[in-house]
Amino acid sequence: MYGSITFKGGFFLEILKVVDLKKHYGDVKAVDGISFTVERGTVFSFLGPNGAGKTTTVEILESLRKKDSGEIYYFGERKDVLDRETKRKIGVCLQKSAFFENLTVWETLKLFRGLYGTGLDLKEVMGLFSLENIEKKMVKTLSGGQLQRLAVAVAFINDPEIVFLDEPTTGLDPQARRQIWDTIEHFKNLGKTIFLTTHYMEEAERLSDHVCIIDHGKIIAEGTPSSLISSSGLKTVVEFDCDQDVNVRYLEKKENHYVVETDAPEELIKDLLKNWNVSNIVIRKPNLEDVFLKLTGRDLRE
Ligand SMILES: Nc1ncnc2c1ncn2[C@@H]1O[C@H](COP(=O)(O)OP(=O)(O)OP(=O)(O)O)[C@@H](O)[C@H]1O
Repeated sequence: MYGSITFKGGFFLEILKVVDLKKHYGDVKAVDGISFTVERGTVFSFLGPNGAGKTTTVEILESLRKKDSGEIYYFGERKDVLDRETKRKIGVCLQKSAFFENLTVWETLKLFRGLYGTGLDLKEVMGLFSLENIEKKMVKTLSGGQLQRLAVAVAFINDPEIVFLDEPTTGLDPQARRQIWDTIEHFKNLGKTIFLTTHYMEEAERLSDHVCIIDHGKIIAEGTPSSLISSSGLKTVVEFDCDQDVNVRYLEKKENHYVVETDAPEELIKDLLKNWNVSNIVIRKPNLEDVFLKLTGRDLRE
């Protein structure tokens, strides 16, 4: 047991605590000494570009990979490797799920629920994940969005305390993505804890209570989305297109598209219009993507 456990109504508030976790592959420091705490009833997100170390971390926490060093605590007890009892309290949706292709959606959920021997009501789960209309469809005939909804539903089927969702909406269309977001929010409102990894800034910003921005195996910033934005010092962001080499300090320039931070947007725009051939000017509030750009000089999607 560790020292600083907080109780509220008999529950551990700290569902998961990680101390100085490391995993190297040869010279690649995939996870390079990260520490964090996940609180009950929150959405905790790992936001970072491809190769940042998100999946490696999550798979260590799920006992699917071995760590090199560090400490892992679940529900206040050291659990570097998960035992059966702790596994029952955890739900997992991996980046790529493998199901039996010839089973139907209903049969698949029934199978997983049966493996646990307990869990959520199947009909309720069908409703929550909008699977009712496809319950008789075989897994091999499902679209990407339907398969992903099934994978997320399976992660919740044992009624776990904490659910790991590794990039659950990658490759989905906006409607399918929003459906998954709604379900995540539903479970959070029921007091469940969600550990989300994503490289979608909008997803992290909308869903998360706490975000860790991770890059090259290290946490480079963490906090609520709004505290990350306010502590970044970013005031206003102006985006525009211009084929010329504009003499301005930018957060990002991709082809002819500029992203610029400023605390004097009016003057900046006046200057742009007067001196440069700019178009498609957008003024907006800063977001987590801008914070990442400012911290690393790179794009989350790179
Ligand atoms: N089994 C492995 N063997 C060698 N290197 C690995 C292995 N798994 C991951 N890596 C490397 O470790 C680093 C972190 O990878 P990881 O998959 O954890 O990142 P990620 O943030 O989840 O990326 P993505 O968003 O693409 O899934 C990368 O440089 C990756 O190439």
